[in-house]
Amino acid sequence: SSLSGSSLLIAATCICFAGILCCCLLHLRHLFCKHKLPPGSLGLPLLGETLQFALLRAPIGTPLPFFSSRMQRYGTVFKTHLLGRPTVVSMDPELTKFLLSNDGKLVQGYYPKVFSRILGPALTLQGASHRALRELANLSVSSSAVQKLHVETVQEHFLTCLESWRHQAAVLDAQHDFKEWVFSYSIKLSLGLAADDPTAELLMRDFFTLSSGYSSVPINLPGTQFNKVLKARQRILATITKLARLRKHKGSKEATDILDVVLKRCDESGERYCGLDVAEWIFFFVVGAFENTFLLIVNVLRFLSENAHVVNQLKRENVALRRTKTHKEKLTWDDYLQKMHFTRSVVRETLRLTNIAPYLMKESTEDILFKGMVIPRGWMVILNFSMVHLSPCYYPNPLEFDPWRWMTSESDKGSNNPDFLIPFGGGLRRCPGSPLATFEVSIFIHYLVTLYKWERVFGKDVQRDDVTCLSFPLMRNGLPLKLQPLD
Ligand code: HEM
Repeated sequence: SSLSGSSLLIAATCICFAGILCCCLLHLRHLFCKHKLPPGSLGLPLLGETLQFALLRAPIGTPLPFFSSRMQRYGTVFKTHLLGRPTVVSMDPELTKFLLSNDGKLVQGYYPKVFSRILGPALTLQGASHRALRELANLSVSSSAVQKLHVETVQEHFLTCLESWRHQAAVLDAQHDFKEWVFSYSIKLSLGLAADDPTAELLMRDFFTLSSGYSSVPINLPGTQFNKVLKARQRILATITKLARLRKHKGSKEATDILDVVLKRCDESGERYCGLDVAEWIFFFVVGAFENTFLLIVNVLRFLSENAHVVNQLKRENVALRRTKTHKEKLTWDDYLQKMHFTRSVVRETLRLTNIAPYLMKESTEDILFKGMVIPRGWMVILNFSMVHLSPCYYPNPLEFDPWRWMTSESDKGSNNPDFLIPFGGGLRRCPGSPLATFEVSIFIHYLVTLYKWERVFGKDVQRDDVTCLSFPLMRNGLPLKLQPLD
């Protein structure tokens, strides 16, 4: 046992030594260069500062301490070492926008192994296949596609969902319901399945298993969380492949969902488009359309439940709009653009404060120079939007939920400049689904405030809905609401 003890000691010393050597080499390359690495610390050998990144918590809608403490110490650009990689973090809007607009030239997407194993090949598309992704998105979720395909169906969907609350218990968990509602719309727009279709229910179960696994340890052994997630992914792909074969067999004249759009572009085998299986394309769109929109709706309601004056203003806008319609008449695209300014400002303000995607991970493909500093080629680059969104330099009283800050006209941007609001990323990979997401959530708000009065129910314990750099902005104990229909 003393032999194995000393071998362990030797191994640990070697690992430490290798780590220290790596750190020295990382620095040495830039010691003689006139541009210096950004300030900051690479932390412990090998581990870097990953533990602080993964564990430091803060309530939703406040700056994450990992970033805010380093911003105070080093400024808006700093170096660190995360998830096994030397890293530069940018909280500087100028640098972040510059790098986003040079995606594919100076930086490229970087995803931890867990993400790429779960989300599959569509996550890292380049060149022609990435252009194909953008084209599919353009046909199915862009602003013109929303006008053509989603104006009526989104309203029918959320009306049916909200009507179902009339027959519910006095107190219900809205977070749970929203997840199912947003998922069922994304499965409808991708695969044309109705919410009560048994296949949609099977897919929902597997997609929910998947979404609980993004922070799992990537060890694929029987019984591990990661193993369950990968199995769910395989079942989902098999189900979508089966649905695609059935659809091909039936044929369809006009494209009404993303499956039709993809099938029309498939190669002769009929199973692949631009190098990817039909199922992988659809899978990626369901995830994109569902996860983030769900988080947005939950957080809209969380903020509304704490800000009665905002709900009152929403009521004024939406009840007035409803009065211009006959019973059950749907809103039009023009109503959305011209008569729902405040509602859209509530969505925008929630996107600013909640930071659903607080940062993006990229990898530098060249040495990048910025204000006398260098981001070396091959480093991970974290583009942090949340620190910009929550900074008093760009937003007065940044921690206040204040949708009125967006009510100024475009020519009078004032100090709440929308140019600094980048919740959907930017450049080549800017989220193509943003028109659909903002439309869905605005429509949901319209029907919610015209149909119900509600109150959030707090349990006995004081709830703190904290998040870390690696977790989603969700309520730990759900979002219990006491409802009262308005008519
Ligand atoms: C609140 C809702 C949403 C947020 C905050 C959001 C955020 C983002 C962000 C930040 C990116 C950029 C990723 C990068 O640069 O690597 C992205 C990409 C993407 N999003 Fe969204 N998203 C939302 C809703 C949607 C919806 C409804 C869809 C519909 C299908 C969608 C589909 C996609 C796709 C396909 C990409 C990949 C784009 C590419 O690689 O070119 N997203 N999203």
